[in-house]
Amino acid sequence: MAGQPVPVPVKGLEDKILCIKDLEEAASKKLPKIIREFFNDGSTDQVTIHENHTAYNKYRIRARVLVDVAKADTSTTLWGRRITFPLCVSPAGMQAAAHPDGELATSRACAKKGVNQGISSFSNYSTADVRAAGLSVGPIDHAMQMYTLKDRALALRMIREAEARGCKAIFLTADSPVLGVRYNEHRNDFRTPKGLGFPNFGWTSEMIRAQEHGNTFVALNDDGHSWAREIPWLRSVTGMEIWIKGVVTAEDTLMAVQMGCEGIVVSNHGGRQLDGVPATIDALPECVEAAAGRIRVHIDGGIRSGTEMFKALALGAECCWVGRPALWGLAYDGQKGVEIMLDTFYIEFKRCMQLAGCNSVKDITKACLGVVRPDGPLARL
Ligand SMILES: Cc1cc2nc3c(=O)[nH]c(=O)nc-3n(C[C@H](O)[C@H](O)[C@H](O)COP(=O)(O)O)c2cc1C
Ligand SMILES: O=C(O)C(=O)c1ccccc1
Repeated sequence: MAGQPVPVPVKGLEDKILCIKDLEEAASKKLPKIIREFFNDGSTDQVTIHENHTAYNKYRIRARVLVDVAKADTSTTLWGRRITFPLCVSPAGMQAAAHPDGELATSRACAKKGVNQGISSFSNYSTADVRAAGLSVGPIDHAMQMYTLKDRALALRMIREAEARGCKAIFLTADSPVLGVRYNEHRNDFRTPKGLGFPNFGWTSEMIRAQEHGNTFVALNDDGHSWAREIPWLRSVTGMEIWIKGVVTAEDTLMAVQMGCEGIVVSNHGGRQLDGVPATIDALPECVEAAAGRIRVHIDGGIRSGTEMFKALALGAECCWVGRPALWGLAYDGQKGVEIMLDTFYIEFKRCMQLAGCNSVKDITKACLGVVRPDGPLARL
């Protein structure tokens, strides 16, 4: 009836989870200290993890007004399929330490909300089980994350499994010849919790717990990796797309282009690898420029709101990924918690688009942003 107010469902009120910070706090309270610090901390002085988030603050949105945004469309295309909005869940290992359903719950939540997921090679459930969990809910695409393993036969088995289960891409994580220095892992003698294995490697909980976390990684990963060794080999064994995860420079973006990769994820591993590398939002512009539209450029690290997604897209990223927010969702309430996380980002992103006067993700361009200068007017990009 005309004039009748339409009840607007206010998401999260019942849970009091109104933003990702609320989710982080609620989840962190539920996690034992050792797991919480393993998930939440960065490496050494925490400079990069801090900047990953705070660097977004220097940008302001040059909102356009009186634009008809009644039909604003948040959707985009990834691997030939429409996704609800440009946010996917990064491959983070050991998700069953957050909730017993781990990566299965994440996959179901992503499928339900219409976004994609990266499967860590250090997931606690097999690639087959993670794929099946999501597909039981709805269409979902997966990237299989891999490190540069010493054991090539093992790497090949993981690739064959990813292909057989219908993964779309290999995300080769390139920022980790060795693990970053995370003091919490040493102070807490962090070990994978009892009962959790790494099925993609065929490693049981007992095998993993026999050593410190860092040593598990050293045992499997080859620090003798290189562009010349990894990419031609991957290309020779698989038809899946090859993406490089962990790029923060124009130089390495050009290497990815020259090597014929399909995409990069501008990432610093959520500030868990080399502390002191730039925030990903600060590294993004030079990577976008170097890619020059020849390969896809995605980003992760420190993205905690729909407005930050908007800023990353305006600076040229095609899609955003989040790591810890999914872990917090899981710790808070398993699949439902990850759904709350995705809903929160979705609502914020859509509202940001509408308030900025954008009707589609293609409308989100450099012209939408300005940068704050200490003294003086907003600078255009
Ligand atoms: C607990 C944890 C485990 C992770 N494990 C992996 C992994 O196995 N492989 C990988 O490529 N990246 C891993 N990452 C990095 C994520 O893929 C992603 O780059 C990062 O979390 C993004 O930053 P954000 O957490 O600030 O969103 C991990 C991150 C966290 C927090
Ligand atoms: O801790 C990490 O960042 C990471 O990449 C990892 C590696 C091995 C197992 C679990 C996570």
